[in-house]
Amino acid sequence: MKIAVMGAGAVGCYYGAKLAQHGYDVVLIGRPQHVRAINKNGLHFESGGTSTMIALAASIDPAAVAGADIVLFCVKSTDTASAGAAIAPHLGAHTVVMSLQNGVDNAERLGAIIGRSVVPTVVYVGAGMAGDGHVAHFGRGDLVIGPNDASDMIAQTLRPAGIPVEISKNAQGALWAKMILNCAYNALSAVSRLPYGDLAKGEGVMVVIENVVAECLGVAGALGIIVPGDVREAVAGIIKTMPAQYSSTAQDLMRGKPSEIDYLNGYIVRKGGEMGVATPANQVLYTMVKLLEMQPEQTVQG
Ligand SMILES: NC(=O)C1=CN([C@@H]2O[C@H](COP(=O)(O)OP(=O)(O)OC[C@H]3O[C@@H](n4cnc5c(N)ncnc54)[C@H](OP(=O)(O)O)[C@@H]3O)[C@@H](O)[C@H]2O)C=CC1
Ligand SMILES: CC(C)(CO)C(=O)C(=O)O
Repeated sequence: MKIAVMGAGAVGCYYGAKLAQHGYDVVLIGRPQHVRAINKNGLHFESGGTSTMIALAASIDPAAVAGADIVLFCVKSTDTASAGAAIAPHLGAHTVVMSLQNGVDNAERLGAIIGRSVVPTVVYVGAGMAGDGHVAHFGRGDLVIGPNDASDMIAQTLRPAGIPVEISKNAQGALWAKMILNCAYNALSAVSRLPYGDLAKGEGVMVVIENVVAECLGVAGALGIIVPGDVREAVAGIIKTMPAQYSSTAQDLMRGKPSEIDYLNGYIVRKGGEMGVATPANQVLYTMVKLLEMQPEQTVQG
C-alpha cells in the first residue's frame, strides 16, 4: 500500500506519521526545508508525551504521487488550486484522492482540477509544525468520510494504523458543522489577536458569535444542508476546551501567511448572496480579516 501526502504540514505529517508507523509505504510532498530535515533525520513526531523519529520518504516533487493507492491532500484551502494542478498529471487511474482540509468546497474544487471525484474528509485533529520536519500532535485524529466507492477501502486501510474513520451519510453536514465553528471564532480571534478564553469575555462577542452562527445555519438551510448535532453547544464548548488557543486564522496572520477566510466566512457571504440569505455579521468579520491581510506588517506575538 503506497500513500502519498500532498502538503507536508501539520495535518499531512500527522497522518503520514501514523501510516508510516503502521508500515505503509508513505511519501510526504512538501516544502524544501521540511523535506531536507525529514530526509536527513526522519520525521520528528511528538504525540502523547512521546517523541519519535520516523523514517519515511519525503520529496519536493509533486510527481511523487505517482503509483500511490491513496493521496491525502493536506494543503490549506488557499493552495488547493495550485497543489491540485501540480499533482494532476501524475495521478494513476485508480488512485483515490482524499481532501483533508477545512472548509466545505475543497473536494469539489480539487475534483474539478484533477478530473476525478475527491473524497471530502472531516478532520478532527489538533496538530502543528514545531520546526522543520517536526510535527506536534495535541489531540484526536479521527476522520469522517461519506459513503462512496472507496470508503470501505479507505477505512480498512486507515483504521489498522490507529486512525479512526467514520463513514457517515452526512459527511457534508459534518464539514459544515466544523466550518460554522471556524466562522464563529477564527476571524474574531484573528482581529482581536486573542485566544478563545479571553475573546469570549469581550463586550458583545457572544452576541456577534450567535449572529454569525444563525446566519451560517440560515445559509446551510437554504442549501438543503442538514447540520448534525447541536452547533450552539459545540460553539460554547470551544471556550471551555481550548481557552488558551488562537484560531488558525490568527496564527496564519501572525506568520504573515494568507488565511483560509475566503473559504470560511467568505464562503458564507458568497453562498448567502446566491441564496438570498443576509449575512451581515459574517460580512463584517470577513472584511476585517481581508483588511488585516492587506497590512504589510502582521507579525505579532501569539
Ligand atoms: N492543523 C490542524 O490542527 C488542523 C488543520 N485542518 C485543516 O487542514 C488543512 C491543512 O492544514 P495544516 O496542516 O495545519 O496546514 P500547514 O500549513 O501546516 O500545511 C500545509 C503544508 O503544505 C505546504 N504546501 C502548500 N502547497 C504546496 C505545494 N504545491 N507543494 C508542496 N507543499 C505545499 C505548505 O507550505 P507553505 O506553508 O510554505 O505554503 C505547508 O507546509 C487546512 O485546510 C486546515 O484548515 C483541519 C483540522 C485541524
Ligand atoms: C480551533 C478551531 C476549531 C476553531 O477556531 C479551528 O479549527 C481553527 O482554529 O481553525
